[in-house]
Amino acid sequence: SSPCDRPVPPTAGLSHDKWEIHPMELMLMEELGSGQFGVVRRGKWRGSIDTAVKMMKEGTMSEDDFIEEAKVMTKLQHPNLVQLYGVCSKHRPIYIVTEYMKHGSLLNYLRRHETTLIGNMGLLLDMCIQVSKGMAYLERHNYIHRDLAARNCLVGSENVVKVADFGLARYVLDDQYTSSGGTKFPIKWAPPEVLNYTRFSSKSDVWAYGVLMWEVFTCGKMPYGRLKNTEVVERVQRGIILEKPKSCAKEIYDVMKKCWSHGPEERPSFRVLKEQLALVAQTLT
Ligand SMILES: CS(=O)(=O)c1ccc(C(=O)Nc2cccc(-c3cn4ccnc4c(Nc4ccc(C(=O)N5CCOCC5)cc4)n3)c2)cc1
Repeated sequence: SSPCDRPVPPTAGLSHDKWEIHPMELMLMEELGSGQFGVVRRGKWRGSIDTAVKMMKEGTMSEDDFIEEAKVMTKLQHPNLVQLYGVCSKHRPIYIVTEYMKHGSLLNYLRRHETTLIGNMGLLLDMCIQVSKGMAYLERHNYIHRDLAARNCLVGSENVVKVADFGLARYVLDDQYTSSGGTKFPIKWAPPEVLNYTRFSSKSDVWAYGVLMWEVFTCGKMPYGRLKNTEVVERVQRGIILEKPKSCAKEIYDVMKKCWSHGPEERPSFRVLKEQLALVAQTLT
């Protein structure tokens, strides 16, 4: 009998978890890059949707916990967040499928386009404002990023900038990355309370956001240059902060400095930051 005259059971489609993507619906394409977590490839989902597919090398993340969290992450939707479309978790390695951003990471984009970007304060400020919008959305949803930095933001067409990999750090198994004493821990983006007590909050994301602003206005320089992690920890605990980037207006550096207030409660929220930067943008451009 043809399907149309068979009654559709009410549970149709519900059993198949909507955050679960069927590998048959994914066509994998060129490699975009790789890291200790595995390989990232471009993909086409259901024939037409451009995606990035992170193929997580086994042993790099606590997969079951992540798959559980993926249900929540797929619900976080904002124009300045890289959308998680779903996961392929019925095979190993698991695939994390997100929207595709064609210009890659913000850090590489800044470094690749330094000559045209360095004098364009309006564009650099707009990139920072876009990130603050994505982060204000996460803050509103009590969602902490834990690894905000220019390397974890992505650039799409028309200079769209989106925050990626929010919350992913919780599932990384490599304790060189997760413990503040580890060689891969993002020390240069961490505030005193994270260095001393690993106390993450939206206000520790705000500190990291200040460092991201410094990365943007230096077009991708490494914060604190070649200083060793131990030297950076010592400076941060003594209240020594990053110097003002040359091509950065005083008003913009004033905002960065507020993000680097020693006490988390002295730092502005992303909601306030977003508004302050919009005001600075009006006066500067
Ligand atoms: C710290 S951790 O949790 O272990 C962790 C570590 C790494 C990652 C991660 O996703 N890394 C990672 C590595 C490579 C590519 C990605 C990556 C992730 N994406 C998500 C959405 N879009 C992308 C994308 N797009 C790219 C990347 C590169 C190019 C490119 O080849 N270009 C050259 C020509 O000019 C244009 C740009 C183009 C698009 N690249 C992500 C995520 C989490």
